[in-house]
Amino acid sequence: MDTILQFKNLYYYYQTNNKKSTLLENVNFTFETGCFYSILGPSGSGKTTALSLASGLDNPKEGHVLYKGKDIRKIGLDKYRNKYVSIIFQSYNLITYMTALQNVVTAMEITGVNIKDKKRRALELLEMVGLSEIEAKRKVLQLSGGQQQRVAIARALSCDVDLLIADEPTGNLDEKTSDEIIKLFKELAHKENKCIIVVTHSQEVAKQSDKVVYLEQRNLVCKNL
Ligand SMILES: Nc1ncnc2c1ncn2[C@@H]1O[C@H](COP(=O)(O)OP(=O)(O)OP(=O)(O)O)[C@@H](O)[C@H]1O
Repeated sequence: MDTILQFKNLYYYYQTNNKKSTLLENVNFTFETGCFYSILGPSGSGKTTALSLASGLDNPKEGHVLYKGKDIRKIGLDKYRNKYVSIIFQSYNLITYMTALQNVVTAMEITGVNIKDKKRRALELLEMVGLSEIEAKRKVLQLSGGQQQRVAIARALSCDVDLLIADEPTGNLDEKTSDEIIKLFKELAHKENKCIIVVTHSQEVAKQSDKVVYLEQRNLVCKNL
């Protein structure tokens, strides 16, 4: 296992009506490849905020986020998001008037993936997450919630990055579909050596992960369930 992402002396706070609220306080945490992490913690404790910092969507107030030892601000947040990290949102953020296939191909075009036959690769990825070619050619809105989440995962994988970050990826899914998605995350970590970081409220998801991380007292702490 190699270190892929590090939080170094990380602080995040915000100010409302002259009152300072601190969500993350001097957090030091290392994420490794080949490992599937779940992050748990009370509502409002700052889990999504921590993911936003890890994925370069926001900046820490103090401290650093390092990707393979390099501060992501030095890499450039746009470049980091484009080339090194994939984010899966609970609300999928798919382009609904396009087919599943078009969504994945479009993502590959935007991120400049160096593959000639993008359509073929997209179909392979969609098949890998359990969508047939017929389903892949359906408009996103004609797919179920679970199928849309699979499209979002295939799209995240199409960029072929080592770091996958997901915010409540199974929040809208039934138990069976959720299990299948989690199984897929485990395979990606263990067989393809990716680092998967998932924020969840689900104990079931946490049980399946390699490392359970709690956000408590403004810090990240590894714990057994
Ligand atoms: N820049 C900011 N300005 C104002 N409020 C903020 C800011 N950043 C975070 N917050 C607030 O801090 C709290 C923590 O947010 P966050 O979404 O990270 O928590 P969470 O642990 O993911 O919660 P949940 O489990 O409910 O999704 C929220 O109430 C949010 O509105």
